[in-house]
Amino acid sequence: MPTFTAPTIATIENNERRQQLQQIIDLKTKPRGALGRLESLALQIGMIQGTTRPQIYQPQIRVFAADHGLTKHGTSAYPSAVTAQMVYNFLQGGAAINVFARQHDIELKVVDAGVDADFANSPFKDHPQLLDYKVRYGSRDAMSEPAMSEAECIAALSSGMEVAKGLAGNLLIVGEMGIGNTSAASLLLARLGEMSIADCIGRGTGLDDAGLQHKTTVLTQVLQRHKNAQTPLEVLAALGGLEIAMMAGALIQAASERRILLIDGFIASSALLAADHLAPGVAQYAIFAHHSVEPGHAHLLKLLNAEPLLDMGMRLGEGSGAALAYPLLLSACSFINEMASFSDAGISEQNS
Ligand SMILES: O=C(O)c1ccc[n+]([C@@H]2O[C@H](COP(=O)([O-])O)[C@@H](O)[C@H]2O)c1
Ligand SMILES: Cc1cc2nc[nH]c2cc1C
Repeated sequence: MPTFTAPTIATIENNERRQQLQQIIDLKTKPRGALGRLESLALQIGMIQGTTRPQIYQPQIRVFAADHGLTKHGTSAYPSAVTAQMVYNFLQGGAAINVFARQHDIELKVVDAGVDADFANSPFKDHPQLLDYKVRYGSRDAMSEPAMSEAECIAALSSGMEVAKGLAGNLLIVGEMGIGNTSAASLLLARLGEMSIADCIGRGTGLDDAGLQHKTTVLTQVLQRHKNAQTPLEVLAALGGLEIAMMAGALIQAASERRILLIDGFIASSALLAADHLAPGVAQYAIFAHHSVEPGHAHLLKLLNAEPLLDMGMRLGEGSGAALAYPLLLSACSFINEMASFSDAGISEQNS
């Protein structure tokens, strides 16, 4: 039986440091709490990094791409071929994530986790931004068998860990591209979160009402087909996807190295959920960038007790929402390191 042994994840909790950070924040020259969400953000970054002087440097984005066997049942508004086409777009610098990564100077690489296309025989085969970790040409059809065998799932998790191992910088964004992957994310949420599939499902790239109804029927059958998948590894293998498993591995590795995990939308959050089940404690390192329009995301955020930074009405994936939220993390570090305290500035503190 193949097994996956996750590394131990250190706790970020330390009462003394939490109090020190809170006091530094409270003594800055502003009414107490007046920087709102930026204050709890600075505190969390300080706790993750184990310091009262948090800093972010050399942020990295890895976009994991793969196809999904289940799409043959009509679960997406777009054809699977778009996954490979978008990989070419990433490599030519034309996708939303390329634009935002350039804007914020975030290094971007694309990981072939299992796209149904042969990049090795394409003009992009030696592209410096393309990392080849293809496990297979798309996941299996989860209607009739597990989306991945356990060995394939472990291979994807291990490759994800390798991608994130010893990365430059101290912040990781995992993005994804995979036609059909909202289905995998919904299935993972339904099983790991013990929720009704109807609450986990949405239109993804833009299904109409009939499409949404059909997707609900298909996913209900898939859950029934894999009712015996219960351990985190069994669930991820049966219901997940190659890019989601690889993202989970990358998140586990980055958390074990105490990096900030800046989490994008619904699919990235489902990878985090799987990662936290496989390696308890990973979620402590997560900062949730935005609230995706995909309806399951609200439930997933609640399950993870997460308060995302932005609500932009987005549902793109690629890591795009995380790239947009990134400068807020820089501002959180800047204020805690650079703002004057009341005593520095000779300003009177609050009376009581
Ligand atoms: O991240 C999100 O919140 C999100 C929500 C809806 C769709 N997506 C993107 O759309 C694709 C999946 O949608 P679908 O309809 O093909 O399952 C995939 O490439 C994702 O990056 C992403
Ligand atoms: C065009 C397109 C771009 C995407 N980027 C992430 N998911 C996507 C899905 C589609 C369809």
